[in-house]
Amino acid sequence: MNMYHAETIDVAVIGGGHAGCEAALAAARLGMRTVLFAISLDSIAMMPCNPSIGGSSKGHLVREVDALGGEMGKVIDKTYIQTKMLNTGKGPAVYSLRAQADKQAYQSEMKHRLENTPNLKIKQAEIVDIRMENGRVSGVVTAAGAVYDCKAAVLCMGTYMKARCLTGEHITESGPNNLMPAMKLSARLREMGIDLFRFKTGTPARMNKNSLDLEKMQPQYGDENIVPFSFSHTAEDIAKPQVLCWLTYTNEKTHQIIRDNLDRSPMFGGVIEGTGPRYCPSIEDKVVRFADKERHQLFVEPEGENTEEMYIQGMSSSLPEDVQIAMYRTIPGLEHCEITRFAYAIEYDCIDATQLKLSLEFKDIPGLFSAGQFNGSSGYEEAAAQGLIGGINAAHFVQGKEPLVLQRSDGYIGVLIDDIVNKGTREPYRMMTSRAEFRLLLRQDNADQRLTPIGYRIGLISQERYDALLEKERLVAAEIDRVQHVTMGPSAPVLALLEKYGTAPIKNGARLSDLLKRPQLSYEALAEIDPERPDLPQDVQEQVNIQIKYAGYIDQQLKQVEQFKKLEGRLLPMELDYETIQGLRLEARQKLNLVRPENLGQASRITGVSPADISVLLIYMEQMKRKH
Ligand SMILES: Cc1cc2nc3c(=O)[nH]c(=O)nc-3n(C[C@H](O)[C@H](O)[C@H](O)COP(=O)(O)OP(=O)(O)OC[C@H]3O[C@@H](n4cnc5c(N)ncnc54)[C@H](O)[C@@H]3O)c2cc1C
Ligand SMILES: NC(=O)c1ccc[n+]([C@@H]2O[C@H](COP(=O)([O-])OP(=O)(O)OC[C@H]3O[C@@H](n4cnc5c(N)ncnc54)[C@H](O)[C@@H]3O)[C@@H](O)[C@H]2O)c1
Repeated sequence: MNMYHAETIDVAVIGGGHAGCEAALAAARLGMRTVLFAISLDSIAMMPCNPSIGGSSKGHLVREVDALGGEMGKVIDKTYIQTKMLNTGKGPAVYSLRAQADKQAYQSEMKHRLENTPNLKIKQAEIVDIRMENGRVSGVVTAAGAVYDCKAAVLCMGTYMKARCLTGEHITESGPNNLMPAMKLSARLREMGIDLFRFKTGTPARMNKNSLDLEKMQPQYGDENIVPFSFSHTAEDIAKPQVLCWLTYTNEKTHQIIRDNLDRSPMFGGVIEGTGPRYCPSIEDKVVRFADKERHQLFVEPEGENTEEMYIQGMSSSLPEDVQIAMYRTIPGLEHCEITRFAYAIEYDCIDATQLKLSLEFKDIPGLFSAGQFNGSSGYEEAAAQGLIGGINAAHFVQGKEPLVLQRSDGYIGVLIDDIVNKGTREPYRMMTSRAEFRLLLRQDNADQRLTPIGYRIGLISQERYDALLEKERLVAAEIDRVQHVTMGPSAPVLALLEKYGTAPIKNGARLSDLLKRPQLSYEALAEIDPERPDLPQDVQEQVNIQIKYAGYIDQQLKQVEQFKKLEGRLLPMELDYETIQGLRLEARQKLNLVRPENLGQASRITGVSPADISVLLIYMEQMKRKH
């Protein structure tokens, strides 16, 4: 192969999926000469599965990406076709925003933004080699022989590495959506000492809407009160008419067809080697694992405004085409469905993220970063979150700056990276609110207050946006102060309001803030007895309500965070050999040497390291401090 020198750049981003897009934008915006490579530019920001962004806990990730200066939230605000706040029957910690996307519009909007970003170029090319010089990354090479010298690279290859797609007995070497896979880079990564293994995932069929009987399904409406993903948008900025989704169910006939054909499913016939996601199982998995369930719900969702293709959420499969036709046609509304794209499973090479530091840099390969589904995660939002951090830290590496590491108490992004780096994952990792121990603080509504100051400090948030946040915080503080100082007497309108909301009358005066804490009342409900109330934006009112109502829980959790930070502040030297520390159990020594945690908090979360081992480490560190 003839090689030629194409260009000298700072950061190479390999992959144009949700991780690659955020990584490339962040690096370029931080002043790095950046090139994003994708085997096909048509894969940029592609959603190979669900045409939606957000959802439970994933909505938190999108808002955090936005708060730090990422792009996903802005792009979905522009291209959504239905939006909904999920879980509003529960507490605000688990409210999660979810938006149906116009898939193609999302891709072209993101691609257009990449094209117009200074310092950033996008190139259609397969990367087959990573060059090293003096023990650090020095370049990347395309299949056609173009050499790009670079100082750092971010791996964002998603599900394309040695990818195989399976529909029953029909198996093709292909990336998602019949795009070309990356067949060469895996071998080079192994040569560099990187361990790879196989994961799998799947997607349901798409069908032509004209062949569906929508009358037989229940319509699902979007919210009237729209909440944007991006903190830089207001509801008015993004308001538009919304499309309908539809709800239907599988039944015993569907399940019987699946059971009768399990031996033809590669997932069950042993043809697939990879491990699949436990939390988004295929329909075969659901029918086997939840055998007593009589039906499973399916959302029928449009793929966009300019297409009749519909996505059948909840019914991913790797069964053969003839079985798919029979099984989908048992479902009310789908009896005459015309499948445009059959369901398939895909398996691919990925890494165990314990090979990475919390900055997402490989522990033993300076300048090489890794983000997205290639790190063993699943989900567009998980990918975007890691991409953003990988891109920021690749830029910081080139600039000789400290890496940005978010802690578990800073956000779901911190939880996600800490989980995969410390514990690794034996199945595609999916974010869930239950994984965040400080979730009362890490709400989707306050992601800007938690992370925008960090985005501003590192240079991804403009002065204007930062000033707007400071103004919002000032208004919230002033209003909380006012509400705490307004006293209500037992006047007729006050008593009438309390009765209307089914809460006990007051005998003497009560502070407005105390009334607000009652479960039946809210800041909004108290408006009619609060004539002095200033006219405040919706997001300010929401903060006043939450911060007063849940003040007790929030204070308690802040104390837990203080404790947590003490352990996180105790740094462990990377070169420490745990074999030499007396008193550590064998398993702890092995795991600590493998993970090489950066601090005591991180050490305490490694599976196989017990509280007793942490005490041993604490004593050891005290002894070391006294010696020096
Ligand atoms: C069939 C299927 C079903 C899925 N189901 C869902 C779902 O329902 N919801 C969900 O959130 N997630 C789902 N996922 C996962 C989701 O697609 C990923 O989590 C997300 O897209 C990962 O983003 P990424 O940026 O890490 O990688 P990807 O989106 O996979 O992007 C990888 C990029 O890397 C490029 N690339 C790869 N190798 C090279 C190379 N050597 N040189 C140059 N470029 C290269 C590709 O061209 C592509 O641009 C599914 C994935 C698939 C394939
Ligand atoms: N391996 C993978 O990479 C892979 C594969 C499949 C799914 N996933 C992940 O799973 C997620 C999808 O999984 P999910 O099935 O839990 O769905 P989801 O998170 O999008 O939705 C969960 C809940 O949201 C509500 N909902 C969903 N769609 C709705 C609609 N159209 N209208 C009204 N309410 C709706 C319902 O209550 C539903 O049960 C994706 O976001 C993705 O991250 C990953």
